[in-house]
Amino acid sequence: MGIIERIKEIEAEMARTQKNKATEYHLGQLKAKIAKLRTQLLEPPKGSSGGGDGFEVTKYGHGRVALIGFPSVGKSTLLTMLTGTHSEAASYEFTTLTCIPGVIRYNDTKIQLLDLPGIIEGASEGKGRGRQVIAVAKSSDLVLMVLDASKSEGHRQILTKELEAVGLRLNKRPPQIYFKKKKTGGISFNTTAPLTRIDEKLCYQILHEYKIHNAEVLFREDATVDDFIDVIEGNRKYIKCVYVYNKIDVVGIDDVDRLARQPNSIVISCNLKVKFCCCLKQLNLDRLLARMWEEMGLVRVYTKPQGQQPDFDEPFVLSADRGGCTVEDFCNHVHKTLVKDMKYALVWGTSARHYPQHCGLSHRLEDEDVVQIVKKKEREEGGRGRFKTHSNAPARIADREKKAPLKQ
Ligand SMILES: Nc1nc2c(ncn2[C@@H]2O[C@H](COP(=O)(O)OP(=O)(O)OP(=O)(O)O)[C@@H](O)[C@H]2O)c(=O)[nH]1
Ligand SMILES: [K+]
Ligand SMILES: [Mg+2]
Repeated sequence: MGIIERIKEIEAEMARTQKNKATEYHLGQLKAKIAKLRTQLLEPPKGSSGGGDGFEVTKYGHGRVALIGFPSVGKSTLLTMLTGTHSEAASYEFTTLTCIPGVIRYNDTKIQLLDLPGIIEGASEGKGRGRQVIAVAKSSDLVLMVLDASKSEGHRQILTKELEAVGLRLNKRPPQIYFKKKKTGGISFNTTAPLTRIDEKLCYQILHEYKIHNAEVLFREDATVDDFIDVIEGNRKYIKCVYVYNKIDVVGIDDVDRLARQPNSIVISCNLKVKFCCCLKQLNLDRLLARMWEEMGLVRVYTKPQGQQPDFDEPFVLSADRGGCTVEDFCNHVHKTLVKDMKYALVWGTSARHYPQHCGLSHRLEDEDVVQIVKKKEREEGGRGRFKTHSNAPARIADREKKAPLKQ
């Protein structure tokens, strides 16, 4: 029997089993069995190098966003509109057969947007090109799940399940469980929060299923069986996802209103144009861009050479998910020896309590901060007090100050 058939069999057994206190342990064990099989399914077939037939596209820019969805929901139309890169769009399903990259330039940053073939139910088990498509989603910083507003609302659930089946966790944070395998010493089990959804015995059973007999386990929150399995498997990827309901031009206003209120959702139309200032724009694409940028959590940092105005032309772009946002991360971005040479950093912007703030390597920078690195041999900038943003610095810095007043 193949792996997929075995998963199906266990799923059927779980569906047959009534959920109650007596079956809790058995169900937990079955969940662990499925998780193990799914991990096996993800391993490259023996004898292959592990890649080759995927949609490998070189990473570019400050972040990567993947368009995931059923066929013909408008992914390619959206890519063409947002990036200007043409991706064939047509009314028949599976128009797109490979990965098409485009670039969005937004707020002085470059974001790689990837158009992908449509996926269907069963994608995680290899239907269509589902596995390759999901692998690309896994490599991205944000997933835009494109949905057809006129189609079944169940699509959102089906696709989320497909992505979860291969270890993607959308809009979740990693469970607060410390887990470390040991060579000897048995299982040490501790909690710092009351557990209502899993107990010590069930944890032991799951560890037994994984043939783990020595480990340290510490629950820091009221986690579930699935959370515990995720932590043992250790290969989960936690990614943000925005659900994009396209084609709202073909549904009624009540439906639009309902969809727009779903969590993490935005409604758009690539066909319908609305008047925006003096020109016509596709409905809500500007909001989609703003939302996408916000979700990516990019942090633009402008450098200021000593005694000169900051360089507002090209920011260094940091991200909490990719490498971090501290002064140290910033230094590593600029030059590999800078951390060693730095005496302290002068910081202007929303992360600074006063202007300029003297900061060390661990200071967390925020979007649009201005930073001057003072090296060990250099003298400090003359004159303290506020950094003069009214002279020839861009108006948006002043604007930003108005919106986010300085922390006292
Ligand atoms: N009414 C309406 N039609 C749209 C909208 N956006 C795209 N379409 C149409 O939907 C059809 C499918 O668009 P595509 O961009 O090819 O969809 P896709 O998701 O890339 O499809 P596959 O590559 O086959 O998975 C085309 O006929 C588009 O013109 C929209 O906002 N409203
Ligand atoms: K299509
Ligand atoms: Mg397409």
